[in-house]
Formats: sequence, structure tokens, C-alpha cells
Amino acid sequence: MTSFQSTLGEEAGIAEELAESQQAISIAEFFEKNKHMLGFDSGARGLVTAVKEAVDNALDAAEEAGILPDIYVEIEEAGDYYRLIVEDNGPGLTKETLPKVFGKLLYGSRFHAREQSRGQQGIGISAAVLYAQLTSGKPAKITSRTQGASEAEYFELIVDTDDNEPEISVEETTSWDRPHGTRIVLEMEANMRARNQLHDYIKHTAVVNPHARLELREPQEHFKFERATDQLPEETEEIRPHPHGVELGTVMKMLTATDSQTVSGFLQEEFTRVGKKTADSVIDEFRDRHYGREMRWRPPASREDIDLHAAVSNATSNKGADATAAFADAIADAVDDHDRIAHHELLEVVDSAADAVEDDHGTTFGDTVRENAVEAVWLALIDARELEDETEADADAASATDDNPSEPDVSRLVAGLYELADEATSTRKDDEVIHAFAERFAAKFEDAREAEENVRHRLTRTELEAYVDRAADLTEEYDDITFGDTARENVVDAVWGVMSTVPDDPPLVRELNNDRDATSNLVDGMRATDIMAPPTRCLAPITEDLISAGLEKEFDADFYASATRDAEVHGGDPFIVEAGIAYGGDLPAEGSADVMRFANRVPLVYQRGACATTDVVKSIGWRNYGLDQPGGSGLPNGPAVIMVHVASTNVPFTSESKDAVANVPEMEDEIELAIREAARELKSYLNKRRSMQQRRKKQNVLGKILPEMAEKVAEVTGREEPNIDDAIARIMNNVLVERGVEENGDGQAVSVTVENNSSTNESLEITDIVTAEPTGLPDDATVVEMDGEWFIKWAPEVSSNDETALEYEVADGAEFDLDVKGVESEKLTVKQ
Ligand SMILES: Nc1ncnc2c1ncn2[C@@H]1O[C@H](COP(=O)(O)OP(=O)(O)OP(=O)(O)O)[C@@H](O)[C@H]1O
Repeated sequence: MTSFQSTLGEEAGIAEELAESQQAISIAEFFEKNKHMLGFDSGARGLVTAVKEAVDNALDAAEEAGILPDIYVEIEEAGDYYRLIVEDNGPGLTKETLPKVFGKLLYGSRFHAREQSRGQQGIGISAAVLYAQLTSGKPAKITSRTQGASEAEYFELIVDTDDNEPEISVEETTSWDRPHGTRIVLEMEANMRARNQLHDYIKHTAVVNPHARLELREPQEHFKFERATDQLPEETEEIRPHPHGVELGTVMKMLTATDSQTVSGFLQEEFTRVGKKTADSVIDEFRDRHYGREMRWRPPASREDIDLHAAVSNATSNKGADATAAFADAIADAVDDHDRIAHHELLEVVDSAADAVEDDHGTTFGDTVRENAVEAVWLALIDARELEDETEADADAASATDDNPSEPDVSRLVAGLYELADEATSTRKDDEVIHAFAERFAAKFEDAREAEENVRHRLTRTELEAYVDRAADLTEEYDDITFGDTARENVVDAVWGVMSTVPDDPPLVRELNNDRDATSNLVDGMRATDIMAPPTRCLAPITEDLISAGLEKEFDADFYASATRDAEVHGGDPFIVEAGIAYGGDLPAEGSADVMRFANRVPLVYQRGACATTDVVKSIGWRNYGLDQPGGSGLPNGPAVIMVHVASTNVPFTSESKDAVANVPEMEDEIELAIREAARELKSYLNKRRSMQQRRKKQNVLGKILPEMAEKVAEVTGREEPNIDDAIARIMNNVLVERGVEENGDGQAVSVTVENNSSTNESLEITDIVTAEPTGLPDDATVVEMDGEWFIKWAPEVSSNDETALEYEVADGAEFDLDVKGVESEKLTVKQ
């Protein structure tokens, strides 16, 4: 075999030779070879995917136009092929756009829109056309009529795979009975082996789109899903990206495209949820990262031998004694007013002192005088020894007295850093060790200043971490102690906490444009700033009520729960996760629970195992929620359906075929929280059901034993049999509702007594139906007559261990019927 290597050197121009075989690959050609990526990997699957693409588009288009969708899908055998027909009542397509929509890959209206829609990439339907033409050789036949048009347009076309352009074979106008809409006819090599997936897709689409009317006619079966509501989903609006989660590359692109000049304007104009205040916070975060923060040192205490006044006076020349004294006074006082002061704050102090003295004394305090004063005070602040020249004699005298508490025995930097490190580290650390650490830490500041590298003590957090690490490493080495990561982080936090953000102006947009590092700091700043969640008007969640309603429509269960989370952000796009659970009833008790996955109201029928949704369901400990879960992980067993819906302006799918949601941590967290929210409701339902079952069991046993005992007791004692119902109600802590009737001459006196033997207060709704007109009813009861029956309604609140009664009179011979609501049947004994 001749390799290129073996011929290298023998022949010139190998690169040119190689270059000849290089050529551009058309997108259509690429997809022709990678059909599986788009969900067309087999005849069975291809048919389902084509239906899905056409129906999703039809729903998107109708909703966007404010039309209640009416969609007809037909699959018929056509010789060796299958013919797919999808008709919608949407707004239709114009003559100009139609050929591109169906005959050009990556052409669509939604790719750039930050708005929830089923379609995203502009590939779906043209890929179906491509699949049909590749497998059957037949063109797609499209009819479309726009609203108000007198006739429809009819096209027969294929995708020209060489240049990814539509190749039209027939183009004519035609009549069509639909006033507006689109009809697609595709012939393809296919089979019905994925019939179940097809049915699931259509059925589940109906569940989450109760406003749509769907019809599916296939060779064997025919389904119609009538719409359950005339309410279209909330209209969505396009939004700008949210600052949380936009990638660096996106921001760099946005910076080149924006009309804003300043970073603040850029942030406010191009992102959602950013006003002036939020932009300022982002810029502060940017400053911390880009310029760093400045260390703030404490001003000298009066007991310290530091005379700021003298320092300023000595550094100020030719300004006259009065002006100089006033200048020095103003600075010393202002510094003293600060709890801590950074270099840029000192600059402000000196500037305002100079301005004030200039006004009062008519002397000019130029830049040099101001700079000298700043330097003198800064030196005094950060290191007392700098002043020793002037105060040497005093200091020597003071240090001679060992027990003089007012004498600082370390430099001010060491003392300042010692204070912070001591507070931040565990009390177990030796004082001396902390002191030694503070000395090494201070040396880093001091060395950098002396070397004129960092006169202002300005550090980024990373630089500060390096200072702390170096000082801690040395302390570990020389003092033979451990200075662990937590202690180091605590010291960094404490020092960073007292440091001050520098007020330097951020770069202009054009300066940021080619500065990758600065832009990266801006992106980090955006992420670190607390920003309100994005508006949800771009999203159309199903909502809790409709999830439950959808589940109820589809599954005959005993219990339904649903949860809709607040919006979160991923990659600058907002998303909302919803979950629903149906349990019991007719759901199959054997095997694992069914997981239904939806993204932007589209059922996901393939690649269940590759989906973040399934992963999250499996990772939850379902035993905590009352479901059986063999081995404590994986899908739970039992009669349950778990449904998850992810709605986003950009759902992160694992591939272009949009079958599975990718494992994005932010999204997984929300999926988990939504499922847990619904699962908590399931848990309390199951707990209650279990305790009710136990109660019923106990009651059944009592109901059997007590009458036998009562009979025996009566026999032995010769007395009347005791009242069993009352006894059971008391033993079981039940609510007992009992009717008493007494003859009272003209008629009967009725009393309905409620005895609450339970441990909770109860609110009941009692309806007593009487066949004669009742009289003497209390005010809190209402009565309505219907067809010779009187409905007495009474809603008493009865505290635990209390009782109340409804009393009235009625003619002789009247009959009664009591209906009690508000208390579970297991906790209720009704005796009439
Ligand atoms: N039935 C239809 N009625 C009206 N417009 C349609 C219809 N089908 C498609 N369109 C338009 O054609 C565009 C392209 O559709 P296509 O299916 O190729 O991509 P998509 O739906 O935008 O994205 P995806 O590739 O994710 O499905 C859509 O964005 C929409 O504007």
C-alpha cells in the first residue's frame, strides 16, 4: 500500500494533491448520509417522524395565527409504499416561502426567535420531504391556501441535494375546500411496525393540546380527538436573552452587533430583566474581576503613634501655614471618619479637602500637592515604620516600656491582617501561628508595593487567593501546622469582604470588542449578579389544572397531582418544568410506572433511556413517596403514570431528532423539584389511603364482634341490647350523625345530632331530604322544595369531642333521607 508518507519528498506538491480531493459538502448531502440524526433511521421510525414534524408544524402555525388547530392525518398503503397526508387549517404559506420551507434544509422562522415553539431548527419538514424522495423517488405534493386567498397554490417538489435548494416539478393554482391551511402528501418506503409509538404520539399530543382537534386514520384504525377547550394556549412573546447562562461566544457576537456604546447601555438594551440598577451591579462584579478590589486599612487609633496631620503637613510645601494646616486637618479628620479606607477612597478624601481649602484660602492645590498628600497618608496608613524618622525618639522611648499596651509591636499591615485572619480561622489555631501567617501575608502586600507593582493594594480575588496560599504554605512549612483549604478560603472571604470595589469606568463596548479576557469577566459578572428570573410571557406552560385534566382525560386513575415550577434559565433561555402523576384506578399494577415525556407540548416517544427526564425519575427514591422501587433506584413499580413537561425557548435536545432532553444540570434540578412536588401529594394521598384502609379493617372486625358481645351481655344481664353504632363510633373516634324522632302530639320532633369523636375539628355538609314541609328550622339551615321533597341543608362546624344538633318539626308520616358530606366515609357513622 502506498502511503502518502512513503511518497513524501519524492514528489513535490503533495499538499496540492490532497487539496484537490477536498470539497464542500452540501448540508442536504450530509443529512442524506446521516438520516438517523433526524429520526429517519428506519421505515417504521421514518413514518412516525414525518407525522410528528408535520403535526408539530401545523400546531405551531395555527397557534401562532390564533387559530384553533384542526388537523387531519392519514396513512394509506400505496403499492410498495405508504402515503402520508397531513392537512391543517393554519394560516397557509405564501407562494414565495412554500418551496423553501419544504425544499430547503435549515430554513425556518424560529431558529433565531426566543419564544417557545415546537419547531426550532428549520429542518423537520424538509427532512421528511428528503426522506420521502430518497426512499420512493416521488416528490412532495403540497397544497396551501392563505387566509383570504381565492385559490390555493399547488407544488410538487424535491430537495436538490447538491445545492440544498427546492427543485420544483409542478407549480399551479388550484381550488381547495379549506378556506386556509396546508396539505402535505408524502410517499415513502415505510411500515407500520411503530404503530404503538404513532398512536402514543397522537394520543399524548391530544392530552397536552386540549385546544386541538386531531384525527388519525391509518390502515387499521381510526381515532378522533375532539378538542376539550376553545382556549388557545397563552400567546407567547419573543424575549431578549437573559444574562444568566449566555455563553462567552454569544456575548462577543452581541457586542459586535449592538448599537450601544457603553457596557451599561449594552446590558440594558440587549438583555431581558436588566435596568440601570442591575447593569450597575453587573458592572461592579465586572470591576471586581477586571480591576480587582482595593484593600481597606483601618485609620490609626488615637493610641497609635501616627500623626496623619504631620504626615500631610510635611508633604505639603509652599502653601502657607494656614492653608497647609487646614488641608492637613481636613484630611486627618476625614480619614478618621472612615472605619476602613482604600486607596481610591483616600484619593477622594484628599481631593475634597484640597477643593475645600482652595475655596476657603484662595490657594491652588494642584495635582502634585494632592499626590504627595495621598502618598504620605497612604504610607502612614499601611506601615507605621515609615514615620519612624520623625518619631524615632518617641517610639524608642515607648518600646522600652515592655508593658505599654498602646505601642503596636507589629506593623499596621500585620496587625490589620492578623485581626481578619484570627476571626476567620478556627479558635484552635495558635495565636503565634496566626501572627506568623499575618506577617507573611502582609509581606506580600508590602513587597508588591515596594516593588511599585501594586502601590494601591489592588487585587483580584484570584491574586488574593495566591497571597493567602503563599503565606499559608510558608506557615505550614516553618511552623509545622496545617493550614487547610477551609481556613484559607475563610481568610480569603474575610479579606475580600473588607476590600472595596474600585470605581474605575468600565471599558466602552468598542474597547471590549476585541478583548476576550475582559468580555469573559463581564460574562462572569453577569452570572454572579442576582437578576430577576426571565419573564415567562415567551413560554406557554400547560399549567397545573390542565395537566391534571389531561391526565384525567387519558387515564382512569384514583388520584392525580400536578406541579408547575417557576421559570429558570439555561443558556440565556428561560424554561419551565411541569410534572404530573396519575395513580391507581385502571392503571396496570404490574410492571414499572409509565413515564410520559413532553418538550414544548410535543410528546417524546423515542430514546427514553437517553433522556434527562428518565434519568431524574430513576434517581428519585420512590419508596419515600410510597411507591415500590426494587433495589431503591430505577423506575418505580405500580399503577402510576409520571409525566414531565419541559417548556423552553430553546430545549436542549440530545440530537436534531428531538427525542430526548440533554443532561443539563439546571434542567435536571428543576425536573427533580417538579416531580418531587407532585410526588409529595401522592405520598400524602397514599398515607391517608393506608390509614383509611387500616381503619376500615378495624371497623369491620368491631362490626362483627360487638353485636355478638352485645347479644351475649343482654342475654346474661337480662337487659336491653346496648347501642352498637354509638359504641363503634366512639371506639373508632368517628363522627356520628344520628337522627332522633319523637311524636309530639301534632307531628314529630326531629333532631339530627352530630357527635365529633375525632381528634380534629370537622366541617360537615348535611342534607336531610324530607317528604313533608319542615317547620321550626334554625337560622343556619336552608330549605328548598323540589317535586314534593324538602331539601334541608345544614353545614355545621363541630370541634373535636363536641356535639351539635339540628332540630325541626314535621308532620306525622313524613319520611327522611340523610346525606352527609365533608368527612371521609371511613371516619363516619350515620344512623337514621
Ligand atoms: N403547516 C405549516 N403551516 C404554516 N407554516 C409552516 C408549516 N409548516 C412549516 N411552516 C413554516 O416553515 C418553517 C420550517 O419548518 P420546519 O419543519 O422545516 O422547521 P421548524 O418547524 O422551524 O423547526 P424543526 O426543524 O425544529 O422542526 C417553520 O418555521 C414555519 O415557519
